Amino acid sequence: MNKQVLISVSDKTGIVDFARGLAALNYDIISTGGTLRTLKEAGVAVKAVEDVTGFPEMLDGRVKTLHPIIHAGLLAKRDDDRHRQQMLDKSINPIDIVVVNLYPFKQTFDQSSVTKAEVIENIDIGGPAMLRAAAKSFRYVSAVVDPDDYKDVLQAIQHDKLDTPMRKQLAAKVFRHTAQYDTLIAGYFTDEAFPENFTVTYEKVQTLRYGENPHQQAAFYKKPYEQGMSLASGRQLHGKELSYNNIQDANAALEIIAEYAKPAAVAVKHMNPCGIGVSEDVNTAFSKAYRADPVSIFGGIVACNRPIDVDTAEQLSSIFLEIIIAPGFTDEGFTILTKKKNIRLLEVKMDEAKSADHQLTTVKGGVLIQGNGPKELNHDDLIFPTETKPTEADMTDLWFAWKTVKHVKSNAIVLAKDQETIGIGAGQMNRIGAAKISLEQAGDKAEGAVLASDAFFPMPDTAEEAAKAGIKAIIQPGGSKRDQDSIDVCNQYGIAMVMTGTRHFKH
Ligand SMILES: NC(=O)c1ncn([C@@H]2O[C@H](COP(=O)(O)O)[C@@H](O)[C@H]2O)c1NC=O
Repeated sequence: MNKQVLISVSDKTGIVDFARGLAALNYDIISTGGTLRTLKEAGVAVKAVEDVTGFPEMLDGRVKTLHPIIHAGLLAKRDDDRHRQQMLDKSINPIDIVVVNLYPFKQTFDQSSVTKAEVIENIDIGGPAMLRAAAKSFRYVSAVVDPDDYKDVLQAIQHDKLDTPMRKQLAAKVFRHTAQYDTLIAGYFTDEAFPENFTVTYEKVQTLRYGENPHQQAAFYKKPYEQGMSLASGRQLHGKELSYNNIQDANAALEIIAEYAKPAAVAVKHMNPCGIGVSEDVNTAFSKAYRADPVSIFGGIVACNRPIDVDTAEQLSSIFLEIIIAPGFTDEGFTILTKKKNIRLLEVKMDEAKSADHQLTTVKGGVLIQGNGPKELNHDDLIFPTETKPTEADMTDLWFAWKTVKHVKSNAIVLAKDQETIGIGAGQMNRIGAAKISLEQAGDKAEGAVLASDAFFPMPDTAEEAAKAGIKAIIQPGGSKRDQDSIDVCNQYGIAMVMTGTRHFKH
């Protein structure tokens, strides 16, 4: 008796050639409605599932292959006498290969004009049941879920290499696939932020040469069907492969640049911004970001939220950068930058929408999960506790500094003037330390600048240092028991203070 293959696929890519190959290797093909038609039209000899089961497809395709004759054919242990006898008693033939890919649930769900009923109908039941049965029976049955495997499977059969280890690999792929499929369905059924168990699913983009350090292995994964403003959905146009650290830094640059609607440029080093500029055009924005810290930008990453024009490309090409990220490059700009062999150019669609992703941090034996963040603040959320109030121009810089300080590692202080960072104190174990670093970096430029702090002032010392340097306005969350001490200092020196009521720790 010939071996049997059951083929039931939604994505019909490559299926005709695969089926022809299997037929040529003397496999009898059984198939479901649409797949059967495709194969018949291509002249492949094929039998309908209902001719095997004696039971028609019913309920609009909700029941096609869910039948004991199919599932016994997949689940019987071929080396078990009792199983063999039961199969003989019921005249059931074993199925040797299952080729199934599932209803396109996520693709249907992502369509803009789709009804809830259509989404539900695209939850595949019979397909996963067959795949899982075949995968459980990997000692006897091959479960093929990925069209990319058709060629290898055919070759393996031809060379008598479709053995248990290979079937086990195919089975593992099946269980990963059905787990991902169910995770996406569960995500559709509830938007509960913290369910009783938290299942995530990602798809591999690439294996990386190494992780944060050369002795660490690493890979980059993306959300299935990712289309937002992210590295995963961006395109690398030029340069060497991204490293683990490149991806982390580039992602930090993207998170920051998403804050600004006007033309902006951000330079990032070790996941902290070292210079940010906002202006009327990208070229001036980059000049500001560069001037903010011409030392730290060396070997850094630059992201701009406007296409890179020729002038900006000239400026960028005069310094050593690892990566430039932008929504596009003009032809001339691209020509200039690609003269540098090693620079990586990434094209990423820019939008201001903040991602709703959870943030996951592994801890020993578990994971911490948090939502992505507070509401956008507006003027009505602010408190102005000092005698001096900020001017409109001060407010522009205060907002700029506030948006920036959110992305600096805590304890963080940012000084800004004319929408340009002039001093950034990052990752210090005490707030006054971060303030001193930022003020030292700003030097004389601190006179007339604004200061943002990611968390409240536990003491008046930061306000005192700011006053000494000539800072004219401060934005900070407020909420310290000793807020009044800092307010008193500001009143003494005519500094305007703004309280946001929102803290922005970033550890
Ligand atoms: N209900 C069933 O018994 C069943 N058996 C197989 N399917 C799916 O039907 C699809 C193929 O359908 P067709 O050959 O009619 O185009 C495959 O994605 C397969 O996973 C089923 N459909 C959904 O559950």
